[in-house]
Amino acid sequence: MGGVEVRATLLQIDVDQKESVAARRDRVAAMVRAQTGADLVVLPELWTVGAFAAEDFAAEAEPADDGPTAEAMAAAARDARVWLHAGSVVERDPDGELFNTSLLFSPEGVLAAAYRKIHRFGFDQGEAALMAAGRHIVTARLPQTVVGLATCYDLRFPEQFRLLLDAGAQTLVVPAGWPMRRLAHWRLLVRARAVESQSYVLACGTAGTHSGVEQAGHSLIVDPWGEIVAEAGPGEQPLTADLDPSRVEDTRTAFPVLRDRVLGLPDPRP
Ligand SMILES: O=C(O)CCC(=O)C(=O)O
Repeated sequence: MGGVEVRATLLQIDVDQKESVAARRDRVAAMVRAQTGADLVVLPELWTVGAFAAEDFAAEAEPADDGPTAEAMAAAARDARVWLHAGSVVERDPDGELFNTSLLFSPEGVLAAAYRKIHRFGFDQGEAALMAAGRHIVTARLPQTVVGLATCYDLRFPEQFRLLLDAGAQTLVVPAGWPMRRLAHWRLLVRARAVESQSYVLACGTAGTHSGVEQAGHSLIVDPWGEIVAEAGPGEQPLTADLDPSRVEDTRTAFPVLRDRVLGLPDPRP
């Protein structure tokens, strides 16, 4: 028998530098407000400034809890009465350090969780040069499911997802700004994280081209068996699916690979 469903809507936003950050923030807030009836709304990584617009990170950096994006998203979540994973912002902390920080708001507009991206992309350039690394695994309990937070490049590091699993995650929420050039990796890695974690994965990317990097779009909702429930095209669009949280435990019980994990593998040294 199915559990209480979660209506999830991913908003795949077109990030175009011809539109100002303030205008995009207003436009996205209106889109979130229109999502009444959803349980959980998800936005992409750095949809305000653009994940590859490193030259603008410092100018657009803001506090995670009461910056312009946090305030606009808290109000939009409250007005729509939805849980809102507001994607990520360039956070400037009180010491002046920058982080790529994802924000989760409750339907009351309260900041319920903040996750600082652990694996920074850029191989010593861009984000990897300008931002500090997060150090904490973050999960949050929603009424119907426990969400585990990760961001874009984190998808390439399965050890982080094992830690999320051990922290109780059942639905993995991954905002991204993934390039079109590596679309095949995106589709493969999102499904791999779902299969190995036996969890739902909600992976929300951006559309359009910014800073010369064409974005993949193709946001994905994948079930705990690794099947694609819904997939976006390359352009701006919402992507909605109804998740059945009981499928997570059902999958883990029916095909109990997680029970067979060997924790503390033998020491390989002779
Ligand atoms: O790993 C990749 O190919 C893309 C990662 C990325 O674009 C990011 O983390 O912002």
